[in-house]
Amino acid sequence: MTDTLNPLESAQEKVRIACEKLGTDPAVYELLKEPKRVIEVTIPVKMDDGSVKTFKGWRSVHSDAVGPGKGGVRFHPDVNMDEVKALSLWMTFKGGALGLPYGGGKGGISVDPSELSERELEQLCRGYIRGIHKYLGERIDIPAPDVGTNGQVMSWFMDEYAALNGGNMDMGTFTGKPVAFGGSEGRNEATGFGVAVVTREAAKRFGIDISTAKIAVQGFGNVGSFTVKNIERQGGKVCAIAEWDKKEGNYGLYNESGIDFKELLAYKEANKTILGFPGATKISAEDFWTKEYDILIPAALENAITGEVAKKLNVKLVCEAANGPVTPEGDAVLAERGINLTPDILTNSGGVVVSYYEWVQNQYGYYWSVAEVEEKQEADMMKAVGGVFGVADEFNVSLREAVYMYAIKSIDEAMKLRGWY
Ligand SMILES: NC(=O)C1=CN([C@@H]2O[C@H](COP(=O)(O)OP(=O)(O)OC[C@H]3O[C@@H](n4cnc5c(N)ncnc54)[C@H](O)[C@@H]3O)[C@@H](O)[C@H]2O)C=CC1
Ligand SMILES: O=C(O)CCC(=O)C(=O)O
Repeated sequence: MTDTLNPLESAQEKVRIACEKLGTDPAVYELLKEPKRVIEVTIPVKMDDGSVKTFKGWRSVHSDAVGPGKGGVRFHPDVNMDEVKALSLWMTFKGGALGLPYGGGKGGISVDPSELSERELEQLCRGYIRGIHKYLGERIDIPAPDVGTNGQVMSWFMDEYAALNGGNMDMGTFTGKPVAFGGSEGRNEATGFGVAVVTREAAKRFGIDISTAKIAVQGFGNVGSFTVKNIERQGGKVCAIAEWDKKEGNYGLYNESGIDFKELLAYKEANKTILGFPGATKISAEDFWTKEYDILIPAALENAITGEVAKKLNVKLVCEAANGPVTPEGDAVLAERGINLTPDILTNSGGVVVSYYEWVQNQYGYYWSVAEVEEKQEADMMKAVGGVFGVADEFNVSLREAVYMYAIKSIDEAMKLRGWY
């Protein structure tokens, strides 16, 4: 069995199946199978050694049927146009599932940010915005962080955007900014917070007791680390974490009685890696995938769980915190083996939910406390979880199929109202 590793093909297939199950007008799939626009830019950067290097970047708006494009920007050496298109398609459906007033967008630059100096990285960020700024705006397309980007990157984006637009400080043009520069309390942790909410609800649905469950997380970046923190906050424990290191490759950490989040974070901050953490035993990547857990949470990149990996998993539930971590073949094997799954566009929607709150707060100029943000986020996500579980029960479909079916209704309605078909 060969895995479908092109994320665009895999994303399109999910939309096609949802349209088929719902019996939508053929125009709906036709309008949603490809992004509305994709911009490609070549960004020149004067490097610290005096040479000039160019980098390829993209920004895709998949749909603006419901509202402006919305979604993160990824800095990673493997970023390519098809990946950016797929990620923007997933954003359309994530926004739809959560009832947000947005379409889907995503951007990326093919670069390893760890190989650039801070000055080079800033120049790259400013060059990217110079290339795409005419297509950005609070009501046009709103970037945010994703893999390899953070609040500092959003701050450079915002500063360059303002400089190019006569000092325009429409702060809602970018979300995921630091709190000191128009960000929202709770945004940095929001995706992991939401993953923990969905994991808890799925555990209830599938009869797993979260307080005694053995949980494993792949990736200890923004999403993975705050997932571990929030699972601990709700009384659960993570006993295995997988990471990747340039020299070491893939590896895992394991501690049967639970890996302490605070200690691990402090170790990472001091050492810039979790490799060598004394509170757990180092295990191989193979051992990470084959050990017995109740819940497995992939929170790194696409295509982590292929058909082959899915065959050797020893778990009851997979909660997709990353975008597209399970290939269609992986999905089929999980289903055959009776392993339940919560889909990415529901599980990791907490980031864009709190990005929405940031955008709202920016326009009001009135800011909420972290407790208010978490309360609203939990309520909004619980509504989506209830809606998706309801569709799954009503149509007797998987949660993956259910989330696309649930999301597509409002997008379809908006496209029809706008006279697109
Ligand atoms: N940052 C956000 O708000 C959101 C992110 N996501 C998705 O979550 C995933 C992770 O994103 P972030 O945490 O923001 O990125 P990040 O760059 O902060 O962290 C990614 C982590 O995964 C690790 N990693 C990479 N390859 C790995 C492998 N093969 N095995 C184990 N670890 C590996 C990296 O070393 C890094 O620590 C991505 O799929 C992203 O699109 C989804 C929703 C929102
Ligand atoms: O916060 C956002 O706007 C989007 C985050 C993101 O890129 C994602 O959910 O995949």
